[in-house]
Amino acid sequence: MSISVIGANKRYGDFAALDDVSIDIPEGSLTSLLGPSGSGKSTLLRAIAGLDSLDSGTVIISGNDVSGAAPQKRDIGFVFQHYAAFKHLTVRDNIAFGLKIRKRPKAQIDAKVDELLDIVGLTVFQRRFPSQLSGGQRQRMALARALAVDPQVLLLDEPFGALDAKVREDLRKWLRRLHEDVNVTTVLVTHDQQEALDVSDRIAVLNKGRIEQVGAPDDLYDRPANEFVASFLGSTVRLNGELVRPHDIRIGRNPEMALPAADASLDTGVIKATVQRVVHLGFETRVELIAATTGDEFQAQITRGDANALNLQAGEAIYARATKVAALTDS
Ligand SMILES: Nc1ncnc2c1ncn2[C@@H]1O[C@H](COP(=O)(O)OP(=O)(O)OP(=O)(O)O)[C@@H](O)[C@H]1O
Repeated sequence: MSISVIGANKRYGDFAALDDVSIDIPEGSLTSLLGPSGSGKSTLLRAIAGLDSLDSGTVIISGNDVSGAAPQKRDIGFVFQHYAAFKHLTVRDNIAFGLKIRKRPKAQIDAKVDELLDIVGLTVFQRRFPSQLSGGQRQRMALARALAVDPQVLLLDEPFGALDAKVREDLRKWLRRLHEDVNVTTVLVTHDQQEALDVSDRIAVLNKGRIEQVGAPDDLYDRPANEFVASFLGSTVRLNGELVRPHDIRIGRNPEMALPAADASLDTGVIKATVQRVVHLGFETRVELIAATTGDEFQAQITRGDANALNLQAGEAIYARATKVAALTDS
């Protein structure tokens, strides 16, 4: 079911947590609300859920104006970062909870819970209590519990926020597959650009209570509306005054470094720079540099293979050139 928020405003005293926010979230999409801490992501999600009221504005779910409706009337599933499971109930009973209070027939509840246990991969743990699960397993249980009542909309507020990087990455992939299987309109709040790029069909970038840009991940990455979006979705550096992604910088020991054929027409100029530090990050290597004429610090991201071939040393003088600049679509 689609969601539309129109002209949402929410103030806390003098502070505008949401400043005239409008967004359309298409049916069946997985849309991320991405932005720095305090940008209003949770406030927007909670307004969609009905957990917080708006000062003004409209929330429409599936064509119905639900602006004044209580959360339980909005047909949503909600998962928070710190999910409050019922500690005294087993995994199975936690997932069944919403169905039991809705007094569904036992056979129907059993069948639904079996299906969800399978989807979230917790069948073998169904008799355990929440305290006997890992953090990642507990969040999967939370998602199963939210999905049990077949919500029209699934709202996730940093659901993997408290987990370590590897588990987060696994759960992201898992969420993506889950979304393909279940296909419920999902809104995910995250401050992690990698997470948003990885799982979403669409990303809305928030900043200071406003939406800066909404679009497909590739659109936002390749055609950012402004410098904020460009920098928030991956790092950027300034080279000869242009905004450039570190992986679009070529470096070499001579100024005639060949440009790839596709970029032959692009001439952003070659600059001389000094290697400050070479940091190996697995597949990629970050080369920290200082521009010779301006003293500006910037960095290039190259493959480990290229880094090994170049064998750069700190203090060495090299040449750098941008092969692509970030085109800001609003300017
Ligand atoms: N109940 C409240 N009273 C006063 N200020 C609030 C309240 N709730 C939120 N705010 C403020 O509104 C702003 C937006 O908060 P919100 O939780 O939506 O941000 P966020 O983007 O989700 O950030 P985070 O990633 O840190 O959770 C913040 O500056 C916050 O301090």
